[in-house]
Amino acid sequence: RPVTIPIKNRHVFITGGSSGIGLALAQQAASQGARVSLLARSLNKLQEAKESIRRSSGLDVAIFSADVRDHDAVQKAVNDAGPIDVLVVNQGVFVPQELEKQGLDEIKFMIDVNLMGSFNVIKAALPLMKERKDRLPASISLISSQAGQVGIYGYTAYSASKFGLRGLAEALQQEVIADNIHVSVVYPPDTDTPGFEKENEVRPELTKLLAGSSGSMKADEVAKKALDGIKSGSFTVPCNFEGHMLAIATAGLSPQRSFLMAFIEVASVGVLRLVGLFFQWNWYQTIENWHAKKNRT
Ligand SMILES: NC(=O)C1=CN([C@@H]2O[C@H](COP(=O)(O)OP(=O)(O)OC[C@H]3O[C@@H](n4cnc5c(N)ncnc54)[C@H](OP(=O)(O)O)[C@@H]3O)[C@@H](O)[C@H]2O)C=CC1
Ligand SMILES: CCCCCCCCCCCCCCCC(=O)[C@@H](N)CO
Repeated sequence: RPVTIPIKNRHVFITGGSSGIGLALAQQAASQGARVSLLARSLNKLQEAKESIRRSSGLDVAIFSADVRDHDAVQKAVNDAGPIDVLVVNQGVFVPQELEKQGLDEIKFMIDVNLMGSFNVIKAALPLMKERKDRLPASISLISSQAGQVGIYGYTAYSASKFGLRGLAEALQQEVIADNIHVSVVYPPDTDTPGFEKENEVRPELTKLLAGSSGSMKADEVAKKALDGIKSGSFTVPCNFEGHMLAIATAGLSPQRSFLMAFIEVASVGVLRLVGLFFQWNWYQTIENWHAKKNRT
């Protein structure tokens, strides 16, 4: 059934809120009247984020410095921040590299921050969310990636960490629906953020080529799509046209509140599997051509 998650005068807690998509989300939520808290590691970046939100919207946000890999630090930050109505688990790290070349420490780093870190944040926030006084619908939202819907060259650990969020979200939604808590998973394409700039310096060419199939978006555009999806309680939140196709092609048994969308999914899943096969056919052609070119040089 459809639901609306109000954010005006409610507490929106965003991890990774000092940069990129998280910062854009914070700005938009604050300008829509939410009380915003940001959690990240670097206090400097948090203070800069706080200043930039104050400059752009004159609004004050709370900042909490903690590493999501440290459950106790996260628990302390969440307790200091107070009961949360809309939790946005956004933090993420991404170091693209072929598995053969990638160090196990880097693989563990991505799983620890993107997946285990998300468990730490949700575990810390859930008890107080269940006790919230206003009994209005609440939300736990995870920022995944289109690489969390389809594996992409160079993203073995990253995709694994983001695919894990989907299993977490589907199971969690069944566990918290009785508390009027609604789960959303947001799937952005490449997004113009400081993290992405850093990634582009080390990204394998094939990763760039294949991920490029879905184009790229600005952080503000992704944040708007994400916030709209979160407020409408959508379980799956695609961010662009390719993302809508991808969401239907990978719908599996994910929940669907909208009867219209359910109808569209049922009617189009067949042809979208065909489109997906064409994308894969094209991608493997690209991989083959890339190796052939490399062997010639
Ligand atoms: N940019 C892109 O192309 C895409 C990004 N995404 C996803 O969107 C999310 C945000 O990405 P983006 O905005 O690009 O990232 P940025 O690198 O720009 O920002 C990452 C944020 O997460 C925080 N963070 C990183 N590690 C930790 C940690 N261990 N504990 C607490 N906070 C942490 C950072 O602050 P600090 O370093 O100070 O801790 C920063 O605030 C990620 O989950 C990413 O996977 C999905 C698809 C595309
Ligand atoms: C059925 C039809 C299919 C439609 C087309 C599918 C195209 C998918 C391309 C995957 C793009 C992956 C982007 C990863 C962004 C990211 O997360 C990194 N920048 C690190 O954050």
